[in-house]
Amino acid sequence: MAVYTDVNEEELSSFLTSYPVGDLLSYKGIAEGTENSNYLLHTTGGSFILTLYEKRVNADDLPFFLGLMQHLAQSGVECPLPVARQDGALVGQLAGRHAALITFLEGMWLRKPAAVHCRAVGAALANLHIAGSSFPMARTNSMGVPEWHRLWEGSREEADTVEPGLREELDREMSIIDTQWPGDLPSGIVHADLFPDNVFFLGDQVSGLIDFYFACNDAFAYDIAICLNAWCFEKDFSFNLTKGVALLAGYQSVRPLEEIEVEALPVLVRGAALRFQLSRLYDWLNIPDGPLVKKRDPLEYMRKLRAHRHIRSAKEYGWTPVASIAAAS
Ligand SMILES: Nc1ncnc2c1ncn2[C@@H]1O[C@H](COP(=O)(O)OP(=O)(O)O)[C@@H](O)[C@H]1O
Ligand SMILES: N[C@@H](CCOP(=O)(O)O)C(=O)O
Repeated sequence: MAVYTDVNEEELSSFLTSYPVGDLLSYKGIAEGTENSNYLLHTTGGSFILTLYEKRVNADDLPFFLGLMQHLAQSGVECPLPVARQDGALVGQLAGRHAALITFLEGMWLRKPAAVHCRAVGAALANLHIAGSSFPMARTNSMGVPEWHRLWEGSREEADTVEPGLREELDREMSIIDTQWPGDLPSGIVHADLFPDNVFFLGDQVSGLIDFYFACNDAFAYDIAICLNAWCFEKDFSFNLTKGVALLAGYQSVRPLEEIEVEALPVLVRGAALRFQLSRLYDWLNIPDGPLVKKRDPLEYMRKLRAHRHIRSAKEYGWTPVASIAAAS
């Protein structure tokens, strides 16, 4: 999705008078995205993205998200810069929503990323983790394990309408995660949603990362686990080891993994698949359809989750010690 909230030209033009961006020339809703309402704006001052924050974004978190983008951009991570209003504020009000303007990023996201892109995204993720270490604010992961339980409670009764047997299967997954989820891993700022649609490329180079609205403090290796799920599966739900090798080598070219992270990787990858399975299933069952609302496949991550059940070690995801990567190159 998404455009959940309509904005008319008059209220938008009036909203823009608080920003140093000139006059509105044109605007249109962006159907891509999931969480918020997004518009592409052209003004006499340039091109911008307008985001209206919807229900899953807590207004109290906006200083964290927008401050993080500013911090990362200033630390050399390519990402949009929030535009400050004339009074210095980064957040305004529009159509009954909190709203922000961010700079438009050139590039496009890849529908079919290859190993070379997986390597680039691995390195970009590690750079983000390192740049985030000097960000002074912190945020608990609102999509962490406790939230998985709430999403499951809100979907469980109807799960079998999506696929017979899903309820029992996900009950089992939830209890496995409850008993095996690791604590005390190296942690810091993570993106927590670095899917292909949140990474722009120009040629084979990453031109920017977007959509920091799940960013939080969590285990770095969990962020890698999200990327292994989102970047390294083929359409037939087979895990592409070449892409896994490339993503992990790209990451380790910037930040080598510690042994404790390597050991935890299989359960983290399985948990990451469960997290997206649960949020998609919840949305499928609970969010009304609309012309600019595109719900995501509620079973794609179930298929990935099933593939993870057969994997026992990080090596099966493509991890190799840094010394052997160096020797091979
Ligand atoms: N800074 C940006 N520059 C260019 N396009 C952007 C930018 N931010 C968002 N977009 C566009 O808007 C879409 C939705 O943005 P996203 O942040 O992923 O929304 P959501 O938070 O609702 O998932 C993206 O897929 C992209 O097409
Ligand atoms: N990436 C998540 C949903 C969040 O969508 P995004 O547009 O904010 O990346 C998923 O695929 O389920």
